[in-house]
Amino acid sequence: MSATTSGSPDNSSTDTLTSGLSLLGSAQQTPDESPLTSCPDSPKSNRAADTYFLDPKLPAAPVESEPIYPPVYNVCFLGAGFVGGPTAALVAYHNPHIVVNVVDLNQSRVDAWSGSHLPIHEPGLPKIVRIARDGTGQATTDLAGLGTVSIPKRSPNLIFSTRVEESIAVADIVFICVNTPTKLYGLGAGATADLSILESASSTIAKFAKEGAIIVEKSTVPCGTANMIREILEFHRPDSSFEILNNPEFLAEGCAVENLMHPDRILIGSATTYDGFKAAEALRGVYAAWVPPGRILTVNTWSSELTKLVANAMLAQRISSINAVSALCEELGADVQELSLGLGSDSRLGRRFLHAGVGFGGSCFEKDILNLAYMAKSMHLDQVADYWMGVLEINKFQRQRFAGKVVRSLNGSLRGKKIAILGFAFKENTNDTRNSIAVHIIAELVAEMPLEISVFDPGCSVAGIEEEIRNIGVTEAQMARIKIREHWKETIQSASAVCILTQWDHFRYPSKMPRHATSNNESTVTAPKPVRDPEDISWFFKNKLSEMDILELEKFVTRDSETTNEDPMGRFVPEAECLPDCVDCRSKEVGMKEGETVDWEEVATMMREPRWVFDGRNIVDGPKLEKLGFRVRGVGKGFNI
Ligand SMILES: NC(=O)C1=CN([C@@H]2O[C@H](COP(=O)(O)OP(=O)(O)OC[C@H]3O[C@@H](n4cnc5c(N)ncnc54)[C@H](O)[C@@H]3O)[C@@H](O)[C@H]2O)C=CC1
Ligand SMILES: O=C(O)[C@H]1O[C@H](OP(=O)(O)OP(=O)(O)OC[C@H]2O[C@@H](n3ccc(=O)[nH]c3=O)[C@H](O)[C@@H]2O)[C@H](O)[C@@H](O)[C@@H]1O
Repeated sequence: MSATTSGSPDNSSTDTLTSGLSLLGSAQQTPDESPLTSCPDSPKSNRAADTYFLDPKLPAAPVESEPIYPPVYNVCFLGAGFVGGPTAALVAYHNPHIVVNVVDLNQSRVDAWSGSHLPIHEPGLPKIVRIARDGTGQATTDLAGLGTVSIPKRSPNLIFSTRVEESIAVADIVFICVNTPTKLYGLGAGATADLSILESASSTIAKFAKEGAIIVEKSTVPCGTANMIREILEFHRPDSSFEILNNPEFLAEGCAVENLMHPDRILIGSATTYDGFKAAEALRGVYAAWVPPGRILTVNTWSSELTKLVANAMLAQRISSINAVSALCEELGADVQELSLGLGSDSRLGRRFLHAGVGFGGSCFEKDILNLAYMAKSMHLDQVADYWMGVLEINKFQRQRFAGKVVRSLNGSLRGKKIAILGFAFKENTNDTRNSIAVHIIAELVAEMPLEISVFDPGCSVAGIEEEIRNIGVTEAQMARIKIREHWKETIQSASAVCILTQWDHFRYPSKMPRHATSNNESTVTAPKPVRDPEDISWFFKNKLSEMDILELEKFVTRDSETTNEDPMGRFVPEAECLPDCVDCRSKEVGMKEGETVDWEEVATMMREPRWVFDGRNIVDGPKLEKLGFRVRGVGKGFNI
């Protein structure tokens, strides 16, 4: 089967949806000029334009009856961060009839979302953002004699801006996605959540939200926060009524698009009143555009808030469990990866989150466990609090154990030695450096007065790494010993030891092509698991193709080729060229190239004896690497494994 496609990304073809494009302007419009409310693809608009080309040779697809949800035309995401940005993009992508405003106080973040280098590195996200934010041109595909499928233009419906108040004022649903970090001062310092940002956002919502708007807590919060928001709203607007829902986000960074596209579940917590249930239904309707109904669970608000905290605590607990076992393995001569295999094969335990390493990092696990433990303690449940705090204790123990092993293996002193750090992000496929394990290990190693600590990460910016290291409070003298590099070669040159701290595919041995390109352009957005007969293509000719259908169609037209083209149908609207001094373009030029991996044979020629490799993520094959002349230590591997 072959197929020819033709797109008109210049939007020049006639279509009744052009009204939308002229309203919202071109792909590169400045965010602050776009309208907050108009959405030409809304159900109110002329639906004749939705009639997709029907081939007379094929039978018409059956008309599906859809459940009716309370209507939603306009939503606002408050906070364009790691949660707000991708979640808003997915909502907009799957609901072309809903205008999605994403607002943030941080102008440079908004500018990045509106340009061609997104502020966060998530595989597959650029494609989703481009389609929803810029709209698409019309595209036609000839399915080799079987018929022609024509996809009309799509109007933009995802708008990033700093117009917080105006966007709240027109929203049917306001999603709160602001940060809820650990409080650093006063009562509960270092333990409870600092809700001041959320409180301030709630006051703004209270002042500007339209009557009857639904307010959704997406941020992770302590139990009872929905009540706090309710009280703020009642204080400012005693004569208005608003419903507060809790709808925690379960995405993991580095696979956010995949998680959002195919969520295990969507959890909606509401008041157990008629209005509460009705609000939950309205939110269910937004997700129902792409999430199977059985995966959308509704519970009460308290259960929902607590489920989120406990989910993170239990995931972290599994990591601490296997890490605690890894220490035993090293003493006993066992191999923790073999244990993970044996344990994970028990379906009651499951395979995931049994990967031993240097510990868990990231902005959430630690903060959410602290939060949970603080709540327990404030209810005088000290044993419960201590239980969860044990998870954090093991995490700290694990990274200190790792740093100690590095120093001891190098004869107890790092003086005059260069240590290379491969990986700074808290996990692979993200540029998020918050609370990375690497920063803690670097702080321990730099205290040993090494000649140099050289750091490289294929996904993080030099500035981002430096900021995070400074945040941990290293002295200026220590900072002078830390060099952040743009390529692995300069990082490793003349090093006595390499520490692998992030499980990027780029670092594996035997080498494995990076699963997701550093450029983030690779097509990684997957269509749903086929529920249809793959040979039956009649559904391509149904009246209206959803974006999920179009993904399936793209898969079909490229199934005989090796292409990684993100846009095989030619729907994309061209993006504006970057300015000549664009920092992101430069870092692509000097950093690792697409598909490049660390060449361990070359590394062997570049390092100083005795060429130590401390594999904090168990991603290199120790015995094989030792054949190249390295001395290798993994985590949870008894000597000589
Ligand atoms: N990062 C993650 O993978 C996940 C995070 N969460 C939770 O989601 C929440 C947000 O986390 P992230 O997105 O990582 O944080 P983030 O720091 O990346 O984004 C928060 C954004 O909110 C903006 N903001 C703050 N106050 C604002 C206001 N009044 N109006 C408009 N924008 C405002 C900030 O400028 C920032 O850009 C947190 O509660 C976190 O625990 C939940 C699941 C996953
Ligand atoms: O609330 C949040 O912020 C999110 O926290 C985690 O997601 P995230 O922290 O983005 O990434 P994970 O894949 O959970 O990894 C967290 C850390 O654990 C480490 N990890 C993970 C799995 C494992 O087996 N071993 C292990 O050491 C990772 O390297 C990373 O440092 C949860 O997985 C998400 O469900 C949740 O929404």
